[in-house]
This record gives sequence, structure tokens and C-alpha cells, in this order.
Amino acid sequence: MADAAIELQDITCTFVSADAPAQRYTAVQDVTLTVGAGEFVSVVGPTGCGKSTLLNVAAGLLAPSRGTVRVFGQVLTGLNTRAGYMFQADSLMPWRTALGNVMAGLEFRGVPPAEARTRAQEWLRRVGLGDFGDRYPHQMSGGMRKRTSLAQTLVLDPDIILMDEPFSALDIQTRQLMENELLALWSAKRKAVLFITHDLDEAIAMSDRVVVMSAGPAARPIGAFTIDLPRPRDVAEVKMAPRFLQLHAAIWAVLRDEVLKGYRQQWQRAA
Ligand SMILES: Nc1ncnc2c1ncn2[C@@H]1O[C@H](COP(=O)(O)OP(=O)(O)OP(=O)(O)O)[C@@H](O)[C@H]1O
Repeated sequence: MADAAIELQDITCTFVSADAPAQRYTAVQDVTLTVGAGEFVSVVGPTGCGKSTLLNVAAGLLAPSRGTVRVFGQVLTGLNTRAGYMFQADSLMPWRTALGNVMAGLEFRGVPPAEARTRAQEWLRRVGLGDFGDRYPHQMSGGMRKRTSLAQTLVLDPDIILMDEPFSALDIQTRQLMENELLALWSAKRKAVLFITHDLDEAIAMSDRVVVMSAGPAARPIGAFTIDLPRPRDVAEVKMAPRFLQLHAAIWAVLRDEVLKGYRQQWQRAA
């Protein structure tokens, strides 16, 4: 069998409290999770269960306390250079135009400026911003900034895309447009995607597989569901399919109790 794009094996992450070094908090424990080459996998789970922690581990931004990360079969030791990331917050540089932002990653990688400009321009066109390359972030809407971030991630042609609630700040219509655009771009290039979301509807509509995490501490996957809805999908239309509703009911049955536990944990920790 071909190597998985990402293989998290028995990952445990324990954090030491900054205020009280004797106190430890194990966010995730013994998590094994794989994303196949070209597969779109979403992770859903209650707030604070460690979804972002796992994404940071996959990105190589956080070294796990225990466990191994493999990227296309190679053990990951530093940053995951095969991956591009897109986070909830904008990662755009305010002093650069849209084009300048999309070019930046290519420039850092030593691509000659003229080529970087052509490739960045092409990606801006693909995300529908061909005529907006000279806008600065403060001159763009939230949706335009997200499109620019998407172009910024995809211009580097990563084999793996790591996304942490990338569209959660958008209004519902813009969000659905962006989700459909992401699916269209993904199906053309078939990258491996690890997608973190709070939104079960979004997870089902987008993914090949949905992994459900338990509430923390020591969170771990407690269910994995293959999403056998046909592609191409329109994220708004697919939500009306009887199969979508069946899958939603089956996954929610597993997730619901964990969400309630997650809220209780948060209140207790806050108290
Ligand atoms: N650097 C850190 N130091 C201490 N605790 C941390 C650190 N990073 C994360 N945590 C804790 O680990 C747990 C998991 O956090 P994480 O952000 O991964 O959860 P999440 O599932 O992404 O949350 P949300 O859904 O609310 O975004 C949380 O309880 C958080 O407070």
C-alpha cells in the first residue's frame, strides 16, 4: 500500500501550565490518525478537545510529548515542508498587496521575481481575484482576504493542506462559495487535506472521511465515518440529500455527548 500523506501514530501532547509548572494538562492521548494521499479528512470534536493541537503536530509546529508523525512515510523531525497551512485568522501581511502576499512564499523559496509574479497572478485569477492584485488587505472584504489566503497557500503547490477552521469567520453565503471553490480546486489537484472544523455539516459536505474526537483531557478519536456522498458536490445542495441526513444523525449520535462533556470541562477549568 502507498504511504499515507500524514500518519499520526500514538500521539500524546502534554502541556505544562505557565503559571504553575507542577500542573500538567494532557490535551490529546494516544491519537492515531492517517490522511491518505489525495484524501480529504475532517476532524470534529468538542471545543478544547485538541483539534488545533493535532494540526500543529502535523504541521511540525509542535513536537508531541510522545508518538511519531510520518509524512509520506518519512518520520517528521522539524517543520512539515510538504504542507501548506491555512488558519482561522488571516495570515496576510498588511503592508503587502494581494499579489505581494501571494508571491511572498515563492520569493522566500528563491523563485525568481518574474516567475513568482506570474504564478501568483495565475492563482489570484483562479480564486476570482485576478483584477484585485493591487489591493491591500484593509481594502478587501473578509471573503477576499480568505481567497487571497487560499491562493497564498495553494501557490506553493503543497502535497498536503492543513486547515484550521479557515472559513469560520465568514458569513454563510461567502462561506459556502469558498467551500465549493476549495472543493473544486481540491478535486482538480487531489491534495491530501486535514481540515479542522466545529461544524459537522461542513465536515460531512466536504470530506471523504470524518473523524470524531472525544472531549478532553486526554482526547482521542472515538469514531471515523466514510462519507460516501457522490462528487462533485455542491455544499449547499448536498445537505438536502437523504444520505447526508443519515450520516449527520449517525455522527451526531457519537459527537453529542462529547460536546456536552466538553462544555462541562470548559466551565470547570474556568471556575
Ligand atoms: N501551549 C499550550 N499550553 C497549555 N495548554 C494548551 C496549549 N495549547 C493548547 N492547550 C490546551 O489544550 C487543549 C486543546 O487545545 P486545542 O486548541 O488544540 O483545542 P481545539 O479542539 O482546537 O479547541 P477549539 O475547538 O476551541 O478551537 C485546550 O484545553 C487548551 O487549553
